[in-house]
Amino acid sequence: MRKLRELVRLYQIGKTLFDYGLDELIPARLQVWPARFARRSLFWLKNKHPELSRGKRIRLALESLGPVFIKFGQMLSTRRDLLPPDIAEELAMLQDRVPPFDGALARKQIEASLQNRIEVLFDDFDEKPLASASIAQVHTARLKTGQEIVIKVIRPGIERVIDADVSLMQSMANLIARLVPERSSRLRPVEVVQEYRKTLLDELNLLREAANAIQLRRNFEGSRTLYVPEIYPSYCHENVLVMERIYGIPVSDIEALEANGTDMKLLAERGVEVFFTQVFRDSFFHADMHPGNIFVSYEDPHDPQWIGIDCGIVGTLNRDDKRYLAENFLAFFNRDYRKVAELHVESGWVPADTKVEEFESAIRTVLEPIFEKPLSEISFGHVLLNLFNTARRFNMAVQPQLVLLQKTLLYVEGVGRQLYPQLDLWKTAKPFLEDWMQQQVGYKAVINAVKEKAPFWAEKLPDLPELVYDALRQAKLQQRQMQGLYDQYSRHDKGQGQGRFLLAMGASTLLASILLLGMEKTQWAMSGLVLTLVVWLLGWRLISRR
Ligand SMILES: Nc1ncnc2c1ncn2[C@@H]1O[C@H](COP(=O)(O)OP(=O)(O)OP(=O)(O)O)[C@@H](O)[C@H]1O
Repeated sequence: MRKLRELVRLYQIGKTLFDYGLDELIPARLQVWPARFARRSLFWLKNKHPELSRGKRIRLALESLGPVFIKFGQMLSTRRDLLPPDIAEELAMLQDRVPPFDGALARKQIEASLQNRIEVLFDDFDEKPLASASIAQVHTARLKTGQEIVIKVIRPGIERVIDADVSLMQSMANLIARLVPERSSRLRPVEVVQEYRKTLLDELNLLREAANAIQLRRNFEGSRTLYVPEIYPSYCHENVLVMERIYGIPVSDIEALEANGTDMKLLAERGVEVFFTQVFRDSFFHADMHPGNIFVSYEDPHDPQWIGIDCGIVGTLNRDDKRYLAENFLAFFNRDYRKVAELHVESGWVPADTKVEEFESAIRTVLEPIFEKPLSEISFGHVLLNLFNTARRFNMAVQPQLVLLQKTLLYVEGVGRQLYPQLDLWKTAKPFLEDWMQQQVGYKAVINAVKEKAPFWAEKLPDLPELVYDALRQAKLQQRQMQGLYDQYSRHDKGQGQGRFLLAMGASTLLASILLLGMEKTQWAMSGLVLTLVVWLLGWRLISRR
């Protein structure tokens, strides 16, 4: 039965791909004979939209294949290192439009997960969803304390759909990799689908999102720049997330922001500041900054505060990545392409045997025309993208955390410039980065390191004299023990030497006694044998003594 369902779905997928003529996009040299044969045998399926551009055809095909393919396209749209720009741009427009599921089903799902009736847990649960997406749906309610909340519920049965579609995708990726190895070595379909599977499974677990939101909220506790709604962990489950309801102006609603008297310049600058703070101070950044997830508080429009929701996808950077990234940014700013190239080698992002001169020149060729423009017109997300694409030619391994960061930076810039077109990203970011670098490598770094260790030393200091005394006593004791052992060893070694000498002497007297016997000097020979016996006995005693 399952096999039959899979076959039907496979046919549906194939039909959709042919209906949008996606088979025509495969270059002729890569159309291997089994694929050509399969295509010819499905002769009744034709391209029904030849008038549309290739990007549009891909987008429409994915949209009609459902949520798993839509999200896949959205993920691919960020992989501009793999796709031509026209296709990547079209994929970025993929909309996750799905009809809401029944509120009664949501209620059932919540009750099953939290093992209690909704009325016992919450008040005013609204069965009409506030928002609905492919994986989850959001409903409003109140806690028993009166606190307004939203409840995010995973779409019932979505796991099965995801599992089935991703398994088919995986089989297709394996097939492509086997049929066209040359092409697939660059596109790496198997790895791309695997990465996608992981992302989807992560999104299915709302406990993960809850943990991320709690961490982000803690990082910005008391901040004037970013507010993250409170999560109520005792009501959270893999399928259910309960958080404080927020009322904010959606960031895409420029008119409403202006009507509220928002200081747009400050708001845009604060967006950049929030991003750099997350990356460089906390190494933990919200990486799903699409406009549906960002709001601006109605309060204090002259001192505007961002509100962030949906922490399903976050990025993290390790200490080295952060440091190299900051140095890279500063090197860009000074147009020091040599430094950029060297940093890529030092960090291990490109292989150690990369020819720095050639790499520098390739970077210069790509970036110099961009830097001809005034700084306020430069997109640093694009600078990073171009840089990574150049570095890939020099065998830079894909660094998912950097791709995520670059994508987020593009969003931040896009939103920032929409709010305040003259936004000079650099003016905001540079002092921040310089200060951060100072803290990492300058005298401040030393002070910081001392500060970091101070509580440890403060705690240990009172015990220090005792510890020193103990250590010295131990050292002395050990020295004495060592001396004892050494003496024992010397005695033993000396005994061993004497023993070996006596054994050798015994061998000589034995030899002499045999010779004397041959010469018929029996008396002498017998004395020699007795001597041999005595000497060997003495030697054996010395050697076997410990
Ligand atoms: N705490 C909240 N307060 C008010 N509205 C919220 C809150 N959380 C979510 N929403 C509303 O629900 C919508 C969807 O929420 P969220 O982005 O978390 O869900 P999602 O399923 O991950 O959607 P997407 O895939 O589009 O990101 C938001 O755009 C917002 O309108």
